[in-house]
Amino acid sequence: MADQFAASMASVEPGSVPSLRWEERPEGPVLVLLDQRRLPAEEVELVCTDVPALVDAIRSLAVRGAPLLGIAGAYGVALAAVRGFDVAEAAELLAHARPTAVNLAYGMQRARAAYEKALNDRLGREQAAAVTLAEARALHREDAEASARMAEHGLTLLEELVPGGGFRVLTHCNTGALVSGGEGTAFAVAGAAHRAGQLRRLWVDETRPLLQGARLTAYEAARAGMAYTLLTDNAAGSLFASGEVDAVLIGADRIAADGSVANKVGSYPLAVLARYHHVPFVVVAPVSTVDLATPAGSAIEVEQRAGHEVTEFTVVPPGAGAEPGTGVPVAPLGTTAYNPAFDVTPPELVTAIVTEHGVVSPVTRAGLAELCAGPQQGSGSEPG
Ligand SMILES: CSC[C@H]1O[C@H](OP(=O)(O)O)[C@H](O)[C@@H]1O
Repeated sequence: MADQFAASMASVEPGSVPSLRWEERPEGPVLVLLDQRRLPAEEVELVCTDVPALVDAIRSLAVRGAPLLGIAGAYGVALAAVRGFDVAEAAELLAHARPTAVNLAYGMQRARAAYEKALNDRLGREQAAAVTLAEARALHREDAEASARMAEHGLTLLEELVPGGGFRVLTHCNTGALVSGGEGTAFAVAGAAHRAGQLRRLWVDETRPLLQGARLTAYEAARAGMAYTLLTDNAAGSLFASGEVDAVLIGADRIAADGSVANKVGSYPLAVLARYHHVPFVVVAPVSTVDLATPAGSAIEVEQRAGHEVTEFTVVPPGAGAEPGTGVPVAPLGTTAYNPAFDVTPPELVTAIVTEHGVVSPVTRAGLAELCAGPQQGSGSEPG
């Protein structure tokens, strides 16, 4: 068992997911998370030895972003299996940590199914745990491969949509390596354009209230050497009106079967602005974010978060998403706040959805289902 477990540990280089890694320690395996609430001021690591600690990290957005939540969900089940915790209980805790990003439930369920199949195949619990960890690692690698494919397909699409290159791209929230096994989703497309000398400007929405854009996308764009400019969410309208945006690139947390896209709040207004100003609005997400079991956008559960994230500034340490009262009040005490974490963009406002299997445009129910079934012919994607 030990050598099999060690072998499963060796399959992915440590640190290949900068924001999350599995680590073997004398006291047993742990999940090491880069605390995204503390970025960009501090690179602080959180060590999770059990699933409740991981659930707390997910709920407080110490670890966040749809694809990474899927990876975390899978490793969380593996952590429970290897440490001998109740796997079914751990899976349920993870499934209910955050409701909107389908990837979390997908990753958790994939690992849980691997564990339960191993037990049904009469493997011992230790061997079943090793199989579960191997499944989490496989999901982790697949996400990295998907990220590379999305970057390729997304860059090709941009070249078609914006002839002449020199793209001025507006993005919202954070969709880079911090949320992925690879370079991310929408940000990975911007990175590919940058490396090809085609990214003239990356416009970065600050993304209130937790400022994923100002804190995390700016952090990643700076590290990549991109020409980027931060703007308040409210300034996006005048930027479109000035003709300074060639395309919008955003991620997704759940894509319903009709092509409706749930993404960070503020995405829907960008889609309306893009339509009004005849600018392509492109969603970049792995097929693991498409949820064909959710028929339409109206059926997507949108996470409602605590009002103090709006009424207090909490982005300085102890970090975004901190407990109520630990931030700097900006509204009178007792102020109630409307704080949906996401909004839903209808398919008719989406120019294209880019996945590792290829691109669907226009976005239709049939086109999306076909894309989920496997790589488009000539899309260059490996079998998913
Ligand atoms: C490409 S997944 C990143 C996705 O997740 C973000 O939400 P959160 O920061 O609350 O996890 C946002 O919707 C991004 O588009």
